[in-house]
Amino acid sequence: MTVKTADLYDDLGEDIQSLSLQMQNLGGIEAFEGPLRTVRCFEDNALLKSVLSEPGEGQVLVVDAGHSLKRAVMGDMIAELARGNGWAGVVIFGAIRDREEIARTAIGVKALGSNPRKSTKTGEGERDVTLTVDDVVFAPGKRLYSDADGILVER
Ligand SMILES: O=C([O-])CC(=O)C(=O)O
Repeated sequence: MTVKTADLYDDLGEDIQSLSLQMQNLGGIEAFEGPLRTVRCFEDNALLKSVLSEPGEGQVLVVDAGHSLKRAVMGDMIAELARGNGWAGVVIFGAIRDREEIARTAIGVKALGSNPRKSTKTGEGERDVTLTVDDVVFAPGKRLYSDADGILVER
């Protein structure tokens, strides 16, 4: 049972950050929460795949993919890998592919959209960095809450 984001906002008000960017809910689990981890990459998914290959322990991976919709940085195989490793969710400021399969995978996934074109695999990028997207600071270790209403992140 996860906390409803609107109720959490009512409790905490401006002491919690709310993402106004409208993400698409694409995973098989709509409401998810957990301590966040981060990756920054651009049209390349080797780094996020290696992070999601590690034990997730109920964490949520936040991926700053530069808002690019030109290449998908996650497909059904990586989503299934993440689910199997115990990640609660993946939030991607970028694109996924294999929407139908990911919608049937028991993990939280939010992204900006989809594109069948796959990403490159150079491994370029950074992990465990603090990301700022749409005025919301995603600092590794802070708790993220996501449901049908949106995304809240601890300050
Ligand atoms: O290999 C990729 O780039 C991602 C992908 O399609 C998958 O996870 O199934």
